[in-house]
Amino acid sequence: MLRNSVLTSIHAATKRYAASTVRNYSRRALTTTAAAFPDLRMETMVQTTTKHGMDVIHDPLLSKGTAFSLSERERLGIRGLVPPRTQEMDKQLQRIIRNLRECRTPLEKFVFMTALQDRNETLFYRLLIDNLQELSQIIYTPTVGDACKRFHSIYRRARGMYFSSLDRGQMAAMVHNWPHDQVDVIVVTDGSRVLGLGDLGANGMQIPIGKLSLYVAGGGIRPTSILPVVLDVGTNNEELLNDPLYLGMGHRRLDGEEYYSFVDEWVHAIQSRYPNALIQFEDFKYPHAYNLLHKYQDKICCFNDDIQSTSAVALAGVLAALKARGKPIDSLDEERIICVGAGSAGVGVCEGIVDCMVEQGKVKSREEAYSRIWMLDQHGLLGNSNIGAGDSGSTPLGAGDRANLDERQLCYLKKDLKDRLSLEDVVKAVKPTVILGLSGAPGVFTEGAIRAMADGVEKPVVFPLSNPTHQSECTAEQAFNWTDGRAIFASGSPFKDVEYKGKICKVNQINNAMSFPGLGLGITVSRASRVTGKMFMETAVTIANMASEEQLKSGVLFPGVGDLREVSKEVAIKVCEVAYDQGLARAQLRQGVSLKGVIEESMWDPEYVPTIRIDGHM
Ligand SMILES: NC(=O)c1ccc[n+]([C@@H]2O[C@H](COP(=O)([O-])OP(=O)(O)OC[C@H]3O[C@@H](n4cnc5c(N)ncnc54)[C@H](O)[C@@H]3O)[C@@H](O)[C@H]2O)c1
Ligand SMILES: O=C(O)C[C@H](O)C(=O)O
Ligand SMILES: [Mg+2]
Repeated sequence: MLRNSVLTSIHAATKRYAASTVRNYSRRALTTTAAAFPDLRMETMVQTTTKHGMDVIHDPLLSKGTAFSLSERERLGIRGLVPPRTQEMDKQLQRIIRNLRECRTPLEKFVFMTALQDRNETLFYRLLIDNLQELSQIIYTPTVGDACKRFHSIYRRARGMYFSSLDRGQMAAMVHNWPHDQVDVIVVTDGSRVLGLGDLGANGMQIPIGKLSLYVAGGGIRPTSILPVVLDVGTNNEELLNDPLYLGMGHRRLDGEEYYSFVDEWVHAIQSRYPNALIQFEDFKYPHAYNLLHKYQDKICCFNDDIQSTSAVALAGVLAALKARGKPIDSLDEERIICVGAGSAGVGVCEGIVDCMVEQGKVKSREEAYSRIWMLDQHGLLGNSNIGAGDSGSTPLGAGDRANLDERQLCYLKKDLKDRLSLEDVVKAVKPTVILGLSGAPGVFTEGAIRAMADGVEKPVVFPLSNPTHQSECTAEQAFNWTDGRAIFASGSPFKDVEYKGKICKVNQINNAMSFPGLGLGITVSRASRVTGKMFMETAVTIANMASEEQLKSGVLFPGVGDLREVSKEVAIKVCEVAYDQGLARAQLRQGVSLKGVIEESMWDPEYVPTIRIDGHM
């Protein structure tokens, strides 16, 4: 049976069908459609629907607002239901941009963009793609953080799916409520650690929505093929629990066996309907994030964005910084790296760096690679509790706290330095060349620490990667002021370039958004059955090699979010290559067809195409 709305090209769809790279269209329906409308040429893109009248206008995947042609209005039964003048997309964009400019705050812009997405997705994505640098900051980080905090106040219209503690035993049936048969990418969160904002419960829904909007805008995934999900297992956020307008479950979080069996029911339910979809775990608190990844990564096509994509982009940043310093990319083992934050992202990023050092072959063992990285958590350095316990300047070890460290963190423990040493003391002791912030703790890169670092290295690599902007470990201005303008700087959220003593100091953005849309595209095109570490390693190297010599010299490490479509294309090609090399790809490539060509052809581009009404019984 044909789905309610299908966006395809009569000609291209049959071609793609043969290559079995993409979608599952009904040949019979397409043939019938072509025969019924002889005025449409075989290569014309068409959009088909069984809907009629107001139902067409109110479906954001079908609606063109004022852009329906007269003949479409006739055949879709909407004549008289929209203003008489047909206005094409360029005029619509003019109107939208004018109205957007009138929004006073980023949150108002967010609400405006959401309303547009809810009315007309084609127009929403055209606007977003044409203004990615500016508008990604609204629908994604950092404004999305504010939108999450206020989700229950600004809520207008349903998007995505919620599975709550009320739904245990029902999830396998519920997954059939989603209106689309083809889903390529699912982003799921339990809202337990939203950016650096902590537990926001079901308010976290804006995160999967924002991430998936970038999958479409940056990775060319179709808007019909994405599914944002919240697993509402409760919240421990007292403010939300006490707020009568909060929309999630009003109990504290499930934990332990109850939590894992809840997630397991969801994974089985979603797999029963969408066995080929890529699942991205997002913003799960440590150690759930790691436990879920390890439980499912060898069984289904999934990954954890905060652990693995972050690792790819942070590694890309460090490798590009080596090049910017005139060093070879395979000299990573010569760096001394401090990582502030020992959670999902910190551990994930450091594991990626260790993997890379091992792969480059300059260290004899993983242990040697661990010795190049000093890790701090909220108590300070992961060090030796037997050195100077109880000395002034460091809090005596409470065995309880450190007893919580697990094997992923313990491998970074330094035997020769006192446990819980402050950042500044660690900097003075180890003279780092790179400092990474993945703590969610604003301002922890103190002036003393960064100045001490800058005393020991000509070009200190300073990457405060926590989001959103106000959770950043330091600002761009601070980093450049405290390093006499010498820092190689990247942050998780966008900052403006800084003028320091007449020189423009470049700000880079290291955000996992540079990785996941391309990964999703590569996985979708190759129909890979698993996501592997090699895919992230290759992503890192690909991104690290994108900047020109000239750009590196000026402090630019790689392209920005504005170039996300280009970056995603390159990442997708690499991911596909790895999928085929590792025998994980299930889509058969036709002989003589280039991966680049297949990927480019697969990327959805928002444009209006003629809409045809078809008989629902076809
Ligand atoms: N730029 C990116 O692409 C990106 C990707 C993922 C996560 N992040 C950011 O990283 C941060 C952490 O994410 P996570 O998933 O690892 O969270 P998490 O809760 O798993 O871990 C946070 C870690 O930070 C430590 N910490 C807290 N306060 C600290 C302090 N004052 N000093 C030192 N360490 C401190 C905690 O002990 C913990 O180890 C978030 O702010 C998130 O936005 C950024
Ligand atoms: O969402 C982002 O901007 C990046 C990352 O996934 C985060 O959790 O901070
Ligand atoms: Mg995240």
